Amino acid sequence: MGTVEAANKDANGSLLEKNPTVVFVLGGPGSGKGTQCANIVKNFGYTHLSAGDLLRAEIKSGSENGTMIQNMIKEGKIVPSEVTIKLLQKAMQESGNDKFLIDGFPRNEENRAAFEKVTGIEPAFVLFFECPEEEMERRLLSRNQGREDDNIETIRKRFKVFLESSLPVINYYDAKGKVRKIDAARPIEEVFETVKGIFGPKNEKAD
Ligand SMILES: Nc1ncnc2c1ncn2[C@@H]1O[C@H](COP(=O)(O)OP(=O)(O)OP(=O)(O)O)[C@@H](O)[C@H]1O
Ligand SMILES: Nc1ccn([C@@H]2O[C@H](COP(=O)(O)O)[C@@H](O)[C@H]2O)c(=O)n1
Repeated sequence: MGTVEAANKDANGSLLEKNPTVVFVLGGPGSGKGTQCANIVKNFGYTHLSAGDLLRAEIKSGSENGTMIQNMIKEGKIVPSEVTIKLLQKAMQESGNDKFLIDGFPRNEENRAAFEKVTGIEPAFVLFFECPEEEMERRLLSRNQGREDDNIETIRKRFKVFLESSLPVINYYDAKGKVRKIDAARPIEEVFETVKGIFGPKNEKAD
């Protein structure tokens, strides 16, 4: 076994020993996944890992994959699973936690199957933030965080990728009874009330 594969197996071995709880957080671009994850972290002690944030950090780090990732993000395309899964595994390992919100992943069937194969982890459940496109478009165009993909041309491409590649993943988990669908078109606090109901009072952090 090569050094990289061995390191990967080691990282995963110690991750699995912790029997981690993983919740996938899915929904269209701008449906409010990141916003709600921040609230869940405060209340329920999860570590929030956004696949998009990890990929953007990888570009900034000057990694050899940086240019490829940047081009994919500009086009709203999905980065090869191998790259994203390595970043997720490393972040999980380094967090020291055993409860993870994995936001924006799996984005397609390849992401889903590869994550299960490489990590051996199945999600406890999947949060699905459902929101009409017009509302998501409005939110993304006023997000103002300087993201290269928050322009109307890329936003439309991201919507298409969501419908064609990400919805089938949600349907896959739905057939297994794992999807918790949330109406995300309401104000942030109202959406969070529903989210709280899903995680349940017994999981709430003491202050
Ligand atoms: N329920 C809401 N009502 C109105 N605005 C919201 C709501 N939730 C989030 N927002 C705003 O919409 C924008 C997008 O939210 P957020 O970044 O959480 O979405 P996201 O699903 O993580 O997006 P992406 O997939 O593009 O990273 C942000 O500016 C956020 O403040
Ligand atoms: N599993 C993923 C997640 C994201 N990407 C790329 O990053 C872009 C931004 O993602 P956000 O979740 O932050 O909106 C996304 O459009 C993809 O280009 C990915 O490839 N794989």
